[in-house]
Amino acid sequence: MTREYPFERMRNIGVIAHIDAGKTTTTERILFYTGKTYKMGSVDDGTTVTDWMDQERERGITIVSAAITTEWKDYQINLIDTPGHIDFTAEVQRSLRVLDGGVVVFDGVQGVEPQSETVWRQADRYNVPRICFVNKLDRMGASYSYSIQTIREKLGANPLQMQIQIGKEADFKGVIDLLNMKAIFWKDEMGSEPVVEEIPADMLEDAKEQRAVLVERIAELDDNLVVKFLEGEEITVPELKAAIRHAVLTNTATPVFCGSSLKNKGVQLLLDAVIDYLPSPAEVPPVKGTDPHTEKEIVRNNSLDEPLCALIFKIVSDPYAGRMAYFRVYSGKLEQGVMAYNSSNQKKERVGRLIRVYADHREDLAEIGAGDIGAVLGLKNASTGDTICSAHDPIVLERIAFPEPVIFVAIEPKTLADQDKLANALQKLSEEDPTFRVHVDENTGQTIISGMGELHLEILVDRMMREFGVQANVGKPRVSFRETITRKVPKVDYKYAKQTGGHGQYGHVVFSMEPMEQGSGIKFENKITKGSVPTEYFKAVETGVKEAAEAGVIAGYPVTDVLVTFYDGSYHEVDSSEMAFKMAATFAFREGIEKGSPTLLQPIMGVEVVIPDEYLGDVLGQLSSRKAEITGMEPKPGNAQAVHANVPLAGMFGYATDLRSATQGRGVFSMEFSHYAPTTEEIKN
Ligand SMILES: Nc1nc2c(ncn2[C@@H]2O[C@H](COP(=O)(O)OP(=O)(O)OP(=O)(O)O)[C@@H](O)[C@H]2O)c(=O)[nH]1
Repeated sequence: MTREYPFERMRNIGVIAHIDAGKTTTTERILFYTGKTYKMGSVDDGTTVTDWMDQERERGITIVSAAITTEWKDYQINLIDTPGHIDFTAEVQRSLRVLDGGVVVFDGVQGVEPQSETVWRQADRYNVPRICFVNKLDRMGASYSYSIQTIREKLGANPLQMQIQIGKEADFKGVIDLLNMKAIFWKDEMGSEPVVEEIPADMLEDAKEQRAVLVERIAELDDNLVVKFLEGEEITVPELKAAIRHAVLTNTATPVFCGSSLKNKGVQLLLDAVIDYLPSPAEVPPVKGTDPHTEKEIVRNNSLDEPLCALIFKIVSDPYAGRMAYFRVYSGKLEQGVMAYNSSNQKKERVGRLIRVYADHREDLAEIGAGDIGAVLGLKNASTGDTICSAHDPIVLERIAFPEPVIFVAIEPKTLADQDKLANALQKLSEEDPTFRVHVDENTGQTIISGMGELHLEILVDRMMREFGVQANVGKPRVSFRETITRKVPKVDYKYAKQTGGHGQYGHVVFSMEPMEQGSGIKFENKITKGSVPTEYFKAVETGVKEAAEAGVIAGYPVTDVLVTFYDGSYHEVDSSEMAFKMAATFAFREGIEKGSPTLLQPIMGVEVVIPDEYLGDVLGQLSSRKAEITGMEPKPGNAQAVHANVPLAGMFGYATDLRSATQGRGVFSMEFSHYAPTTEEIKN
């Protein structure tokens, strides 16, 4: 049954982590204990609730963030599941944008892993307050204290050790709660209630010492407490909790808890910590946006009395419900049936059904108010990142920035019927996922889809075939190169003049072109001397440049990082036209690129490979044959080594398989886009 919770009893949280740290299992346990799933899901059996897509079940990875509402001790928790695979960092980012707090899960054997660092940095960027959970303490080699050390050293965070683990590895039984000085045991692995007991005598001394350290570190976070501490006064548990809460909200310290989600240990205490330390929507700063008309900044408070402002953070094509847009309301309320204004595309649309998604059912609501998260059916034109607001008080929230795709494949429908299905599938999938792009190659007429990595495209193709029933031939994945110039061309002078009986065609432009910093794209500046070309042709010149930049002169890849300055030209009273100026600009641009010593740029990936020592030689050999530049190595627990390298993306194709066979499946790697670099390599793409 729906219940209205006041702001202070709401939490919008996400479980964020490196792949395989146990996000899905932890999420499942949270849903189990909060009473919304009746049967405990298991990743290994493929029966989890959040991983509802077939591919996710089969591959055991979480691709789509689903927002699920649940309750714990009279609090409403909106749980937003975030993916951990690097190919899907855009998903992580968009989730972080709408969360008020995060539970960061670490694998207790590995501690902080490379992608935990990536996710952590992203959470820093969005100022997401967080608490940590060191999972998998039942595993061989797992260590709560080692993991805390890596949180301090690798993430530069200020971790607070809140517990002591009781028993190690297979013998892990429970924890000591250092704030309350109690031992908490889980007597079985079946999800039973925790049992609170006195601290075992042989651990009492250690617990006292650790508590003293914890209290001192908490006191240091708060001016009043530090005085009390120095004067030797007792600091109460509520005072300590308040100080931790404040530290979490200001990101000055992070409490770290531990357990084993798989063995059902520690999760209830983690849920208590979510309530104790993570913010309610009322405690996060008001959202900022701009007035679409005046471009002035607008601040909206988290209040039902302010005008509506909501952000669409996810579009899902649900096989039953159709197009579902997940949104977060920042102010006011979204009501069923009203006309809402999408300030991002300036369209008005009727709000269809409003839905709250629970683990095992969905519920229709009449309205969803500030601070809350829900889904809406029936918004046909909305896409991820759009702002929904009141037409009388429009506001546009900052768009979610997504990285450029680095890899592409050609896809060809098998029959004419498949062609239509493919078009439909491509449209739906690109609406759901802004890092997935589609275009038609002008030269070959092929449909090209691009994305963030091999796995990303593989999963998309898989979905096209399964969910949309498309039969298609898929080419080999290829790297998305870019082209740029390496030196300045002070003058490119191009006159487009044709005499074809009757009216002629005349357009004349003079440009200078120069290389720009990486990531600048194509910049067009108009510094034309007054009168040499009339203003009515300016737009055509700019369009000509932008269109010409879509395909470079070396191999037809998009041109980037070039500044084009339009500073002279001439026109003809009768013969000039927009068309002629556009043509002149196109030819001038291409000539400029040719004169500017063009070069290809290839995506370089930052790669980390972790392997047992004995495979180091083989793995280094494999990397060097893939043209890797080794940037560092560091020892890892359990006689392992982490190798850091920069590797051209082209060299990383099929790496997962090679690594697996070289290390008998014991090596793991992760990679993320680092930068583009010039390449002289012939494209064997
Ligand atoms: N031993 C042990 N294994 C665990 C624990 N938690 C999760 N696992 C296992 O670790 C693997 C990965 O767990 P998931 O929950 O799928 O991890 P995830 O981080 O959600 O991974 P993705 O969904 O793929 O991003 C599965 O085989 C789990 O059974 C734990 O506490 N102890």
